[in-house]
Amino acid sequence: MTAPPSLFARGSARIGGAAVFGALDLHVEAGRWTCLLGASGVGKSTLLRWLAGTADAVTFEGEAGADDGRPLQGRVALMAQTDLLMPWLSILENVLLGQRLRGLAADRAQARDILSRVGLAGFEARKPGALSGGQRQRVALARTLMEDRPVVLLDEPFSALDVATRARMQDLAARALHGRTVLHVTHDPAEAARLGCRIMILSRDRLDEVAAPASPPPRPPDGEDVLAATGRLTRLLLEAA
Ligand SMILES: Nc1ncnc2c1ncn2[C@@H]1O[C@H](COP(=O)(O)OP(=O)(O)OP(=O)(O)O)[C@@H](O)[C@H]1O
Repeated sequence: MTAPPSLFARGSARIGGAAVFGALDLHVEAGRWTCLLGASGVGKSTLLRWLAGTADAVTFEGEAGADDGRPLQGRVALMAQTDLLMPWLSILENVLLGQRLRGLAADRAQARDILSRVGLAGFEARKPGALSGGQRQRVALARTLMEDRPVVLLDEPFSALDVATRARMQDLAARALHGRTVLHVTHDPAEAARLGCRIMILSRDRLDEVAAPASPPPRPPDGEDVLAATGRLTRLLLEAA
């Protein structure tokens, strides 16, 4: 894996003439996990899509990319809010899709291993339509991990999971993506408190950084610092609403 770069996004976004966000100035540290919270509709997914280069319908004024000056294309994996699984492919083939599209040899053993780590051993031959929402989300996570990119953008990656599975997947992702540049959109203050080295809140006219717990992620969900940060974030989100 090449060295993970830091990221920046400076500017504003409009969709069909309506402002999404204005005068944003975001810096994402290299090799660390940054969580981004904020009210529904404030533009978090739009921001991820700007960085990933996949926001067709959006007009951006400004610049977004990597601070090392090289294009992000080919170095970034985006796990979108919808799972984007191909319904006609098996789960295993969905996880291998990125390698196939790039003309690489499909590493079936690695795909099976990742599927087993997300708790889906035995599901490889099924089609996405035969899975629950939470299972589909874990396939999308497996596909994202399989991409093995230095920059990873996660859009509410654990939102469909039950509490225990969510905690396990948070631990798995934190370990698998350790040392990469991660920007993770979430609505869950407890999740940000467990995982974020840095935590930010996006609102209509500003981006605020909130102190993250000092202990290394993934932090225990009942750690004192995690509980205090969860409370602090919840209060700030209530005040921002
Ligand atoms: N294709 C589109 N056409 C028109 N408006 C859009 C389109 N996509 C997004 N928007 C609008 O852009 C704004 C930002 O959307 P975005 O999905 O980035 O928000 P978000 O903060 O990620 O929200 P959520 O937390 O609900 O996922 C919203 O007001 C949304 O209605």
